[in-house]
Parts: sequence; structure tokens; C-alpha cells
Amino acid sequence: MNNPNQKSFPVSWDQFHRDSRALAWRLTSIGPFDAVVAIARGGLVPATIVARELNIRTVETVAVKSYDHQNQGGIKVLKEISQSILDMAKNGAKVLIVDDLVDTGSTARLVRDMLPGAHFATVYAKPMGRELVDTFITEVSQDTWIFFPWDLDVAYAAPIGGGTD
Ligand SMILES: O=P(O)(O)OC[C@H]1O[C@H](OP(=O)(O)OP(=O)(O)O)[C@H](O)[C@@H]1O
Ligand SMILES: Nc1nc2[nH]cnc2c(=O)[nH]1
Ligand SMILES: [Mg+2]
Repeated sequence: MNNPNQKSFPVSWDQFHRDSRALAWRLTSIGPFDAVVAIARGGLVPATIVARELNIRTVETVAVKSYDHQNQGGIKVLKEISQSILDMAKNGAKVLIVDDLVDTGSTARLVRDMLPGAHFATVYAKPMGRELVDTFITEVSQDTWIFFPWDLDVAYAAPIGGGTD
């Protein structure tokens, strides 16, 4: 379950939108891209924002599950990349892979092997996986858990100095 020694980095919708837009800005000098492959589920939201900003209309998914809550389990591919996108990439099309974050790098390594020539982008990166990402926006320490807006709700927060209010 939750590791009490872990720091937490909660991200609001507004901040996530801004960071995903910043990623799109950074990618403008690398594209244009012919297609986006979102790593579902976490990559779906940033992939939508990046595809909108960069006018990319061909959007594909690959579904990978590596974590149960905050615990890393066996990595599973639940949906493969379609043959038409693999063929496009083989014929020289420029493909962009998008995920919300890279942590240990096992998801990134797996998907990179499916599309060896593609550009891999994430919004956040932790040190263990950073080398596997071509473009990212914010680095967070390895002992930080990132909480995405779709996993959060507005709730009471105790005062920083302790006690209650
Ligand atoms: O670098 P790694 O250690 O592989 O961790 C990063 C992956 O973990 C999370 O996905 P998760 O497996 O939790 O599935 P989800 O996207 O459906 O939330 C996250 O969205 C990345 O895809
Ligand atoms: N939400 C979330 N999922 C992850 N998967 C691997 N690392 C993380 C993280 O820091 N936050
Ligand atoms: Mg994921």
C-alpha cells in the first residue's frame, strides 16, 4: 500500500493541462508527427492535449498495466498497437509515443521495443527512467509518488504545523 517514506506530488487539472501544453511546445521543433500512440491509460490525457496542439489526427493506443495502486506488479500488455500504425512506422512515418510519466522505465522499454524509431515523450520523469525518454517537462525524485488529477478528490488537509483546524 502507501509507502510512508514517499513524498507526494499532487497535480491539479490546471497544472496537468499546462505541463502537457509545455510538452507540446517542446515537441514543435521535433515534429511534425504523422501519428500519436498513447500509452493507456495514463497517457491518454496528455496524448489528447498534445495531439490537439500539434494538429495530429491519427491517434492510437497501446494499453499497458504495470501497477496495482502504488505497487509494481508483472507488466502486462492488454492491447497491442494496430498493424496499420506499425506499418506506417516501418514505411518511415514519424510516430510520437506519449505517456504521463516514466518511473522505473519498464513501461517505456516495452513500448519502445514495439516502435523502435518513434519519439518517446512524457510529462514527468523520475531518474531511473529518464534515459528512456526523448522529451519530458518536469523531473521528480525517485522517492516521490505523483498523484494525477483523475485519481484525486478535494479533501481536508491538516495544518502543516500539526494539530487540527
Ligand atoms: O516506468 P514505470 O515504472 O513502468 O511506470 C510508469 C507507468 O506506470 C503508470 O501506469 P500504470 O501501469 O499504473 O497503468 P495506468 O496508466 O492504467 O494507470 C504510468 O501511467 C506509466 O505508464
Ligand atoms: N500515479 C502514478 N503512477 C505511477 N506509476 C509509476 N509511478 C507512478 C507515480 O508516481 N504516480
Ligand atoms: Mg500507464
